[in-house]
Amino acid sequence: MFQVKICGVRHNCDVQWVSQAGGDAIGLNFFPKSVRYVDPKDESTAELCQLANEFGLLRVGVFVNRSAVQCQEVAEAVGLDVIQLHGDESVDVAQQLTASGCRVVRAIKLPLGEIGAQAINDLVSPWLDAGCHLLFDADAGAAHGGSGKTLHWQSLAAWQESDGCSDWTLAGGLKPENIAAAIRASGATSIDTASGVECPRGVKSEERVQQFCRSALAAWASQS
Ligand SMILES: O=C(O)c1ccccc1N[C@@H]1O[C@H](COP(=O)(O)O)[C@@H](O)[C@H]1O
Repeated sequence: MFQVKICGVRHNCDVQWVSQAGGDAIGLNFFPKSVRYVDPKDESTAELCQLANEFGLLRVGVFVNRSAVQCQEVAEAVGLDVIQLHGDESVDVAQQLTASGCRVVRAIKLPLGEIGAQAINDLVSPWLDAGCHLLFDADAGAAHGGSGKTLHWQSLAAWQESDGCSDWTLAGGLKPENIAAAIRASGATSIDTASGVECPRGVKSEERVQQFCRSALAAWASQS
């Protein structure tokens, strides 16, 4: 799907920084309660997508508790490649989207702390059956995402080992200071961050985006 996604971009310079740093995807947040919200009706949102497309970046729209039709309307209006379901959506919503040809990322919100492979399997299997790509995030309660909380990375490595599913994304509290350790401990080959590359909260930092991508790419290179 993607290797490095920087989520919650709001300005043209954010998109430029992701591209320059070696990221390959951006996330646009359509959850109105998020500090990273962008209005799908603003011309500037479609412009962000246009610019990302020119840079060859995958454009992912983050939605919370919207219907399949609402997600598709926004995707068409602003120009998205992928729909990320990050709320309490039913599997039906994902099925409707994948059946109509949309690429869907499903956020699986795991409790903090160690979690067994079977428990992860139970959570993910309906979404895999619906044709979704999995993204693991820490449960952020009513905020739904962007909490900066980290997962028990070794649990994901153990699940991957037992289940054999290798095409998934790690999220939750990833930042320049911990991304190399997170990659090593989890075995993730795809990562996503929002708050970890900001300073102050809600404002992307060029330096932190660069440090994050550099550390991640170096961690993968040292594994191969
Ligand atoms: O970023 C948000 O504000 C947000 C709000 C609601 C749903 C999802 C959101 N973002 C997603 O959450 C993950 C983890 O965020 P963080 O790195 O811990 O800050 C992020 O990668 C987005 O995909």
